[in-house]
Amino acid sequence: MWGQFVRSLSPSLLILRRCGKNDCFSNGVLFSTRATMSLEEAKRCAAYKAVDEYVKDNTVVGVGSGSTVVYAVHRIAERVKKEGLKLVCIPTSFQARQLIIEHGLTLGDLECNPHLDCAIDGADEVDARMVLIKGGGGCLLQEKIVASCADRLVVIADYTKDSVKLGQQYRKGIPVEVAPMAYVPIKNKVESRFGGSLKLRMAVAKAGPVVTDNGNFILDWNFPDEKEHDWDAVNREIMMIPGVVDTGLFVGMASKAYFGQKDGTVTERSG
Ligand SMILES: O=C[C@H](O)[C@H](O)[C@H](O)COP(=O)(O)O
Repeated sequence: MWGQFVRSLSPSLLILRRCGKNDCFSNGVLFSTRATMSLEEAKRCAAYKAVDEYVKDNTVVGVGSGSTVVYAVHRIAERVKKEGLKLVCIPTSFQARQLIIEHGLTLGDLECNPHLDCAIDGADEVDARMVLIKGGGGCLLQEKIVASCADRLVVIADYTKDSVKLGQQYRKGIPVEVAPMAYVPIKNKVESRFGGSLKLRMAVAKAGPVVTDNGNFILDWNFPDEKEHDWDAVNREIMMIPGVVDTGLFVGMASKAYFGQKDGTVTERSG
């Protein structure tokens, strides 16, 4: 009877049975190092701290995208339940919308809530001047729109995102969201103006390119990192190219960043 039951389990569940106390199983992938656990713990600590500092009763909160934001939504939901906070949550992606709904939070939109008290979001990298690279998970346009409507953008991240210079740790480049028909001319124009190379981001579980929540493509710009860049000027110039929808460069937007550390502490930076 037991043998029949075990044989009926999926292979992934059988792997789960073999996981040790320091292992973690996510989306069919087994992570079994202490390092992975401490990275997740670092994300959680940063997210909890940001929510506890910035989420107040009767406010409108922007909910960012990515793996770190999942912890922020858990904490928001916990506080709503315990403290009876009245919040409206504005999503920045399909993922964020689902998280808000799954946690029973009040879902809003910019049509009804054009002004936000704060937006809490992750980042792929944060430099010493609080310039961010975002869009590693394909979400950047809605994140930038929502952040631009908020009194403050609060970044939550683990220690691997904390850099002096962009490109120091995040090696996948700066995402640029583009209208599909224009991806080749945009690639050529950015390469000849700024150097480096732009690569069309390809999907993993689908043939062809990644298509964003807004129906666009993403070019990842592997920029030349030997020179100093004026990111504000670079961003403005790229934005002027017809067909560019937005970039993953967030300049002068974030007012606070929380970085979870390996030891469970959280460091802060203000913009
Ligand atoms: O496209 C994704 C978003 O910009 C994320 O906020 C960013 O990639 C950071 O995500 P994570 O918290 O998973 O590192």
